[in-house]
Amino acid sequence: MTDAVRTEGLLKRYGPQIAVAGVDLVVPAGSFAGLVGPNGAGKTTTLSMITGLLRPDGGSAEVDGFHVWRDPIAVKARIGVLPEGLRLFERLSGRELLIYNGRLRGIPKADVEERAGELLAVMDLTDAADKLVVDYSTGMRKKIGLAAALLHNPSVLFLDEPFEGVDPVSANTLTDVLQRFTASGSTVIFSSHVMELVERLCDWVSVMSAGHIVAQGALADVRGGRSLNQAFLELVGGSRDNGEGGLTWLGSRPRESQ
Ligand SMILES: Nc1ncnc2c1ncn2[C@@H]1O[C@H](COP(=O)(O)OP(=O)(O)OP(=O)(O)O)[C@@H](O)[C@H]1O
Repeated sequence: MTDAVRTEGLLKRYGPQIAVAGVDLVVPAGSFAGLVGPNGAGKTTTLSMITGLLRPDGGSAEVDGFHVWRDPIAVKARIGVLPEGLRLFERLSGRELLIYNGRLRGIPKADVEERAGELLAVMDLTDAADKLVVDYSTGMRKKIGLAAALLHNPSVLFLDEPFEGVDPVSANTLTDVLQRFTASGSTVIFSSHVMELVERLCDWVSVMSAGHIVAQGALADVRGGRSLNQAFLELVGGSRDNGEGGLTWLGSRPRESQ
């Protein structure tokens, strides 16, 4: 079976800094995959290059066997994206936003309306469907963003920190929808810092550190008998100097004068 995502030597520089240093990311089709790594590891930059939002300085990326930069239309037809800091059309209502997105994707109006209604119901947004997006909360924005990314039934869904700022009830809703999506053979790739969540949801994990993939494979192989959190800390060097020698001033108070 074709991999859902395959990159070879993917590279991005920002001036003298190498943000992504030749990444070979592989995600088998049908996976619920987690992309994890410390702040600044290069996760967002990698996802942006794979989804055609940022041009790489080197290497290649394929989605469902289609080259992202040579065949962008085939790739864009197959992917759904919930990017970091998603910008939405704020002056549309949630329902209008979904219908507009669906029409842009070329889905017939009656089908878009039906799908939009179902997605709003599943995301628990029916009561807010006619409210302007500008008035949505952080969690509601994530949910309407995910609904927009699912509307055209993509085969691969990319989510950058989908659970950040989302309350546990909404996180549960998002999780249910994503599990239904992968159960039907589609692929989800999401970046996260929350190891417990990745461990609970994912069957495939790629670990990035300082622009490199430092481990990748089935969850059980990457964990290697440890918790994912422990494996992560060992892989990215979390036990290195934690600055215990500094910060002597922190928490110290001058003695009260006698
Ligand atoms: N537009 C930019 N200009 C300059 N440097 C950038 C730019 N975008 C990202 N970087 C740098 O590239 C590196 C990788 O950033 P990236 O956002 O991909 O990391 P990340 O793994 O997604 O981090 P986080 O978990 O904090 O979101 C960082 O050092 C960051 O400072």
